[in-house]
Amino acid sequence: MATATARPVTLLSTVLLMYPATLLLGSLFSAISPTARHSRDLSGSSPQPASPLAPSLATDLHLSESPVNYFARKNNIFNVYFVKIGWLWTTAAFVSLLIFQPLYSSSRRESSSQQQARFRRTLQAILRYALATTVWYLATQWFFGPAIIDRGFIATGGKCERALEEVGKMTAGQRSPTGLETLFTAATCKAAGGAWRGGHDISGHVLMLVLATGLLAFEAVGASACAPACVSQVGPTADAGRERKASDADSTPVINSNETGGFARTWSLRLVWGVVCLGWWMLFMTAIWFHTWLEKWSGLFIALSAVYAIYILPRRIAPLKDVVGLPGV
Ligand SMILES: CCCCCCCC/C=C\CCCCCCCC(=O)SCCNC(=O)CCNC(=O)[C@H](O)C(C)(C)COP(=O)(O)O
Ligand SMILES: Nc1ncnc2c1ncn2[C@@H]1O[C@H](COP(=O)(O)O)[C@@H](OP(=O)(O)O)[C@H]1O
Repeated sequence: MATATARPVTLLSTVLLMYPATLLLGSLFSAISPTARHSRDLSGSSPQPASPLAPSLATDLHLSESPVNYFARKNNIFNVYFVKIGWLWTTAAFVSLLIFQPLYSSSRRESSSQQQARFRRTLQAILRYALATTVWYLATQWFFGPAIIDRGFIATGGKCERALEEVGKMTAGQRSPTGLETLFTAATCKAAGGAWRGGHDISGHVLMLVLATGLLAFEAVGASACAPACVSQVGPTADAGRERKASDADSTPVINSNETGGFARTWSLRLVWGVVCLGWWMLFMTAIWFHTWLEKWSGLFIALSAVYAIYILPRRIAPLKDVVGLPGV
């Protein structure tokens, strides 16, 4: 457990550099790959790799038609069933840590002070998750109306092209079936058949993938660092003397439950690292095929700031650490 506290802040901050490195690598790949260059030559119905100077949004591209690369399609299976419901996967993986990792899961053989410490640790982990969830929610889903990303887009001059038609119809005295207010988010604009164009469209994919993988990686590393100590604490060694005096019949279920616990522990970590790896891969794909540089970097900036505030800042600021805690401590 001391490992996690002693882990140097600079090392952790350096690890976070892998995110900008991924975006750089993706943009570099899109610039030099012949496939990506070929797709740039096609217009309208093809994927357009991210370009530093591209003025239009990836959202305007119809990537499912004549795709050059499977991952350049918006309807690729990983985008539809993984990223588009990415926070659900993140939540499932996080909850599996809470349920199956010895750092959090309760044990019958604990003193009340140990139980209190475990309870506090679990609450702090939930608080860290809730903070990350709040950032994701406010940025991508709802911020007292349209999400921050949508508000930012409109504030920088973006609009739903269909919205202009609606205004035209209304000034011409026609009744409009679509409420104007429904055209002020990217989702409703696209659903109404409009084009979300013109402003700075922070990449929701980059924002969510960086935030989710950062959250899960920090939590998993913390839980793993504690695992051996926690297992021996709650396992047979903790009260070894008392346990070994028990009959064979009594000890068998303990061994079985330890085996089951070990299996669940391993698979919860595999789920978490699976989500992290797929999340990283999809981030890389977004970096290659979608958005302008600036839109990717602004998504990265928001997510990295949140990860830094939740996982690194508390290592420097003791009162903050008392509130949100550190994974594995
Ligand atoms: C032992 C029990 C512990 C329980 C811990 C509970 C902690 C409680 C704390 C807070 C409560 C918050 C509850 C939130 C629950 C969240 C559950 C879900 O995740 S449901 C939402 C599923 N939806 C998604 O995952 C959507 C993800 N997608 C997007 O955000 C966007 O599609 C995009 C940003 C990726 C792209 O945007 P687009 O415009 O291009 O589509
Ligand atoms: N890695 C990826 N794979 C597939 N589609 C992606 C993607 N990254 C971004 N996109 C798509 O590009 C658009 C802009 O993404 P975002 O703003 O969230 O970064 C979204 O289109 P749609 O909104 O039409 O689905 C999204 O689905």
